[in-house]
Amino acid sequence: MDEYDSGGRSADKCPGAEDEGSTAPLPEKVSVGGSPIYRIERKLGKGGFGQVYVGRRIGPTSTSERIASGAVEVALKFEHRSSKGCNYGPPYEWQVYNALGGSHGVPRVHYKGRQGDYYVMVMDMLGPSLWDVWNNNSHTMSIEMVACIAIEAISILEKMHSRGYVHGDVKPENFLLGTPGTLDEKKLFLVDLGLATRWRDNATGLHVEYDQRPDVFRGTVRYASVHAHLGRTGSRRDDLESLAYTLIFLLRGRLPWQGYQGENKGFLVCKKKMATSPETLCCFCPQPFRQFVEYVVNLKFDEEPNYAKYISLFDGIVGPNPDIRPINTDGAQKLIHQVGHKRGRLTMEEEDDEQPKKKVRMGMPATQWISVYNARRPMKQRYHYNVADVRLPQHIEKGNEDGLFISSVASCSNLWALIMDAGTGFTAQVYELSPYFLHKEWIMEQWEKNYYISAIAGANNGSSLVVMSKGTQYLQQSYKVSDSFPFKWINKKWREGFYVTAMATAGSRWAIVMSRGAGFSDQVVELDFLYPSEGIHRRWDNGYRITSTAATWDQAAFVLSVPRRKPADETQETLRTSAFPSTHVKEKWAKNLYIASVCYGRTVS
Ligand SMILES: Nc1ncnc2c1ncn2[C@@H]1O[C@H](COP(=O)(O)OP(=O)(O)OP(=O)(O)O)[C@@H](O)[C@H]1O
Repeated sequence: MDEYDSGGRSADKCPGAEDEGSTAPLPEKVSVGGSPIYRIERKLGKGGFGQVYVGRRIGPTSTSERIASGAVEVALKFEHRSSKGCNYGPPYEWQVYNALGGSHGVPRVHYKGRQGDYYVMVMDMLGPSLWDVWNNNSHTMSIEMVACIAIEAISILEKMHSRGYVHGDVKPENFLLGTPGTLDEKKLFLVDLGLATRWRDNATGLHVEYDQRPDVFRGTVRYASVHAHLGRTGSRRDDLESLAYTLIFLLRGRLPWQGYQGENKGFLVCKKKMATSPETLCCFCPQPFRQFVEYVVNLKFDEEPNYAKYISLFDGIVGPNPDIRPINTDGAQKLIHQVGHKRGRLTMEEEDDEQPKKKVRMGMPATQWISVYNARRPMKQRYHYNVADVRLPQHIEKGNEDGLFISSVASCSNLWALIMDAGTGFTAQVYELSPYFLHKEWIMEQWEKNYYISAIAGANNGSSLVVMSKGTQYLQQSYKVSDSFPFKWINKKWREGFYVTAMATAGSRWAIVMSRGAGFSDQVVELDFLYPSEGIHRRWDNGYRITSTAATWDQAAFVLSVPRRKPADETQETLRTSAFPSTHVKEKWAKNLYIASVCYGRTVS
């Protein structure tokens, strides 16, 4: 991986080594926040943050105990005070339990407090997790059992969502049954609220804003939603997608993306999820599971899931008598009842919201031209496509003679596309076609002469076309070539005042050019396996416009920026076409829309 800079370094500060989670011994006895004294017994489980033990009450009894939990056995969740989750005081999870504890499907927390080096939460003791049940039953689970889990889990998520939270880590290990031998043994609970976030702002009641940070991943790779892999802000749809994967896992014993290893695992898993159609994923599962997957993977960021409808999908599997079901479905019954009630009072008009929706994930990749057009004052623009290496000079020379400079370049099947126009503001331009991606020495030489990279493209055969210009507004420039989309580097450069000003791909490699003085006040990246129209529309609404595009065989990246100086006409349009959009371009010109960026790559559409 190469990274080069046109000069002027900024210090790369590395934070000191992470604090290793301390191995301080647990206390033998615990009493926190006015709780009775508990003796610590066997371990129940260990997660990423905490450790959970059985606590046995050994008295003395206090009044508060009688009010809260009279239980002899409780679950004690310990988190060391130096652990990651406790940087700012008590674990974040405590807050979430304050809001959700004891509501449908969430265990009750009776006491919490610090003892010595540990934060301790005293909660209802529960039984085995769904993973345990599956594991102890020869890696199988009956269809009826999984359907009941589906029904009840959807109702638990509905309740959690109705309180403004998304769970953020839905998986078999986080669903627990009640303690065996008690009344709760068939009851389902969802634990581990450490990754929960709000989808609805508490103060305003509005849905949180959409964002994408491709370097941020929270959750569990196997069950995470594709959106979570891509670093999008969590919303209700993500819990449901993870639930769908959880159900299919319990039913089939395996998910198609298991088994990837190594540094690139998250990317490969995400790609496989994206490419697996609901039919393929559910080929051995009864129909309702496939329908559920189809609904949830097509949910929009802020769309309200139709929980009652999803629950009713499983009606046919579970049988009419709730009393003899392997899992208690009381919560779901209540939900259906409420919705039925509400419906009864409404007109029939919303009865069928089954509008044929455009499916966003079909697992059908297509190689396409993606072209972006901006409104501009009338100007001369010219395009050339299917240009072989040897013919490049003649087109460029002719353009220069006519007062045009290259504004963008792209490549398809080792042939070049070239956009030249009179609107670049450049005063001089040089270019080089090289067999390298990218040719460092030549670029450095031009930097010395105050040329800056203004456009780049890479071909599948690894060659590149780099265009460098004078008269740009750039003050300093830096580029990086990388085997995967280098979001971390971009992020670091953003903090140093650089913005992405050009991008290209060659095969699966990326080259990103970032500049100081780019004239932007903000910038974001939309990265996806398909044309990310939802994200782009949200960004457009917030004043961002696409300023760079590039795509590999399986991913498309769009850089969107807010210009410091607003253009008079902010119109921007995009097109995806299988052939170079020659006739479309002319139609756009007639409307004073000019190509601002173009790339060719495979995206799922
Ligand atoms: N109330 C409980 N009763 C019984 N067992 C529990 C209880 N809470 C947690 N456990 C067990 O402890 C394990 C870890 O708990 P939890 O998921 O809350 O911890 P975590 O450290 O936040 O885990 P993660 O790695 O999933 O973030 C659970 O998978 C479960 O087996």
